[in-house]
Amino acid sequence: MTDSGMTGRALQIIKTTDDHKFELDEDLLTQVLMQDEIKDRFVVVISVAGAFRKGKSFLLDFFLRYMHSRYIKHEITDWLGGEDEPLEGFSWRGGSERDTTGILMWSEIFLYEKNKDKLAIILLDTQGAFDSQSTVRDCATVFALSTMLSSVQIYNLTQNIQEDDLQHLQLFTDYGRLALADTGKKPFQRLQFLVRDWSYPYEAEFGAIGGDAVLKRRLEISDKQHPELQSLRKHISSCFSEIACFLMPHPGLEVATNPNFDGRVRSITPEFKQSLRTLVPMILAPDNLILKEISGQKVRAKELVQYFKSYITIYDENDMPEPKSMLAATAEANNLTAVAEAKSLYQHQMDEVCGGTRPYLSSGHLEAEHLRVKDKAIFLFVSKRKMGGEEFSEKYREQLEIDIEESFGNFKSHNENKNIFKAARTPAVFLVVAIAFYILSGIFGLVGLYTFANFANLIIGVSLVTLAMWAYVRYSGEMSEIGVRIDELANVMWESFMKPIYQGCMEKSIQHVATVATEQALGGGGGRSGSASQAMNGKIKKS
Ligand SMILES: Nc1nc2c(ncn2[C@@H]2O[C@H](COP(=O)(O)OP(=O)(O)OP(=O)(O)O)[C@@H](O)[C@H]2O)c(=O)[nH]1
Ligand SMILES: [Mg+2]
Repeated sequence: MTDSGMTGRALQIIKTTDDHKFELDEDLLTQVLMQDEIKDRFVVVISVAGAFRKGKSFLLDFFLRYMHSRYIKHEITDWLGGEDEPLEGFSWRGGSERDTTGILMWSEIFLYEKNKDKLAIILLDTQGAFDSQSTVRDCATVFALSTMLSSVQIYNLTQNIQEDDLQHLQLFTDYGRLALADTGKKPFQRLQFLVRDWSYPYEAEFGAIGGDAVLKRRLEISDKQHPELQSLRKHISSCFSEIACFLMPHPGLEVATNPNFDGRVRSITPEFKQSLRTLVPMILAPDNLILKEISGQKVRAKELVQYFKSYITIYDENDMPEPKSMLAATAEANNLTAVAEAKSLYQHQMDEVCGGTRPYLSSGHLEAEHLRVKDKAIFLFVSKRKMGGEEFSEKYREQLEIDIEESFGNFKSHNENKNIFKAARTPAVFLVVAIAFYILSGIFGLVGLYTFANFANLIIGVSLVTLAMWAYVRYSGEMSEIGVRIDELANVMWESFMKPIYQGCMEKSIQHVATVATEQALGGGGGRSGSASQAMNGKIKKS
């Protein structure tokens, strides 16, 4: 039995919590990577990622068999294992429900010395993407984390490399790239596409050569392609320093459909076994090991602990954008365009009503225009075709209303500024002061109170100088700070002296007009008290 010496186990170093967060088990990770004979070694990290239920963990268990034979027993003639030996290691199983969650690390770290570099080889198994319990963000995070932390990321696919596989790869790697500082270099190392159950060996043979032919066709960029397809391809190529592809045959119906299949090699088709014999050493043989590098620097095991910690905190922070499903992203884009169009309609039509070149409007009139144009804008938003449905666009509609009200606020204050009487308040206040004191000065002069008269003259002078200063500021646009102070002073004088006096006078005169009007209405006869009592009783008494 090849794996009788298998002593390791899968360690869940990254856990998912119920509220879709990721937690790093730092103690576990430190226990493994900080061991004396490991911590100073450079690491090689092999990870397998992709959609759920596609045989990732199953494949990794063959990786483990090879690792044991090659790096522990140093005997690789029969690494694939006995015919009837059950496949063990990372947990794998049949069925349609997801199995692996979070990110798992094999507890045994395999050691090797290559060109005087002491190496530690680490295997990672990851949670499958697109199961029904994970959000897009969960899938993107697992994929991004494992890509950032590995030197070889195996992207496990079935049957073919489809455009949506590439789109997801783009989304996930971009989510990874976001978390990294931009060094101008390609952020990730080797990407190994692995196509399982490839059924067209007559088009492209199984293995690396056929794989690279298919990959080349899929990643080809031509001028005839739509820019969207071109940019996707450029993005993928710009993220990985090396990209390869391997086509695997189907492992046989026993593997795919028998619920009691325990992984024994006997039940696996010869082609699949043959492909394993090529694939596994292609990735794990000493000559093919790729050291993990971050920004061009080889990474030691003890540093990897630190990288795990800092990457997971980045994804925990709230300033990371939320990767969205295609529908949600499209619907959001649709709604945002509709909001922008509606806002610009409002802005444009209000500009016509009360823009910079238009005269002052009464506030009632302005309000009416605002309501009319706002209705139009909201109608435009509602009638635009948008993906995502009513409920989804409701919050954008609310935001639109808030934005419109805000820009109405601007229009209103702009309009107020155009009110000539408001603008004329400052000169009016100082003129009134000057005139009032001119009269006072005359009166004081007449009665011989010359000290008071001179004082009044002084105030006239100050008022006129202030007025001239204000006019200069307004005209030249310079020393606006002084202009603001003068306006403030005028406002204070208006609010605390003139307005109360003015309002007092207005009230008096209104009262006067009112009493005169009542008296006239009652015919004026019989004296004031008499007519009042008559009015109160509601009938006319005979006197
Ligand atoms: N068709 C097919 N089935 C396979 C292949 N390899 C493994 N399987 C079967 O696929 C099923 C799932 O295997 P796992 O290794 O648990 O799959 P997984 O991708 O790790 O699944 P999750 O952990 O849920 O993401 C098992 O029944 C395997 O026997 C393959 O190459 N082709
Ligand atoms: Mg699994």
